[in-house]
Amino acid sequence: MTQVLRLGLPAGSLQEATAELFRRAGYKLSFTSRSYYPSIDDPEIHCTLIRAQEMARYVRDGSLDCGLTGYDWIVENDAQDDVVELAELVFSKVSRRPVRWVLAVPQDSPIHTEQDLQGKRIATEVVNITQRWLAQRGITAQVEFSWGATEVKPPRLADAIVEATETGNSLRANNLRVVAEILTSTTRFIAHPAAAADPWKRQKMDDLVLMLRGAMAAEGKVGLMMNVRKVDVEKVLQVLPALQKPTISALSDPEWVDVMTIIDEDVVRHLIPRLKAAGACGIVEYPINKIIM
Ligand SMILES: Nc1ncnc2c1ncn2[C@@H]1O[C@H](COP(=O)(O)OP(=O)(O)OP(=O)(O)O)[C@@H](O)[C@H]1O
Ligand SMILES: O=P(O)(O)OC[C@H]1O[C@H](OP(=O)(O)OP(=O)(O)O)[C@H](O)[C@@H]1O
Ligand SMILES: [Mg+2]
Repeated sequence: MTQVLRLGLPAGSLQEATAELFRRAGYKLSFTSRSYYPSIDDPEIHCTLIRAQEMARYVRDGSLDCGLTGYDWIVENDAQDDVVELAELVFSKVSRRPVRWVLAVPQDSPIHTEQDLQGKRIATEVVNITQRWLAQRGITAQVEFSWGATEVKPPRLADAIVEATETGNSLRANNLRVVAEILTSTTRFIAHPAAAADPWKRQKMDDLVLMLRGAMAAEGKVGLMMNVRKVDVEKVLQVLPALQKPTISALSDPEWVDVMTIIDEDVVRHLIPRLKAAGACGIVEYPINKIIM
């Protein structure tokens, strides 16, 4: 009997970025409209699209072996102790930065400090996180669940909001000012404890995580290779960024070597002219798909 790993993929803000990451990790993932079962070119993985808010719940009860979701929703569902976190993957909807949940108010609001929230109305999708945060500070306020589009609520429908921000565009567009940061969140790969303890499922998940991490590590990196006369090797190595350990291989001509290294793509245009001036020739820049440490 073929074994199957039941994997939950996050619908919503993380969906596109997750799909793109899987593709770069070497998995062909495709969504068909209205279907919540994306197809993947691995018969041993069965994917289900689930809202990020509910992922921890279905991984916790074992309906899914594993899934990707935000740390925020793991905390909001109080599931930290019931699921096994196999990886932190730092990506959000549009960037490679964490999401910040902030408490925000209109620019001209009288609320300036945490204590000013006493007795106020706060709208948010993360009611539990907000209530816990207020309780830790001894503040009593009315926390109301918001179904979304939370930024429009102040000042008429709420005094303050607790909302996710990534680029800050939504806060700016709605003239909101940040009073406090409540939580930072990144994407996590979580598993049900029984799945994490099952040797076949664990291996399958570890392999998946390895490839996802490898694809993320390669982002923004390129490979460089070049021919260098032995007498120029020291000069060329001095141009390459510190912390790099370039590979130096022999060529058929004993006076020359081949130097290979991986560098940040954004320094390439600065480095290549200097490498050439230091004596490198036949310089080739190539894309990198994965880096496995
Ligand atoms: N720019 C972002 N905005 C909101 N959530 C983000 C963003 N980037 C990453 N996330 C993460 O995505 C998850 C929220 O996705 P989810 O599908 O639950 O809601 P949503 O994106 O708000 O859906 P909807 O499209 O219905 O508003 C959270 O874990 C959050 O941390
Ligand atoms: O700081 P930014 O880059 O602007 O991103 C944050 C915004 O993106 C999300 O909204 P979403 O698209 O999920 O819409 P929603 O309000 O319906 O949840 C989130 O809820 C914020 O509103
Ligand atoms: Mg949203």
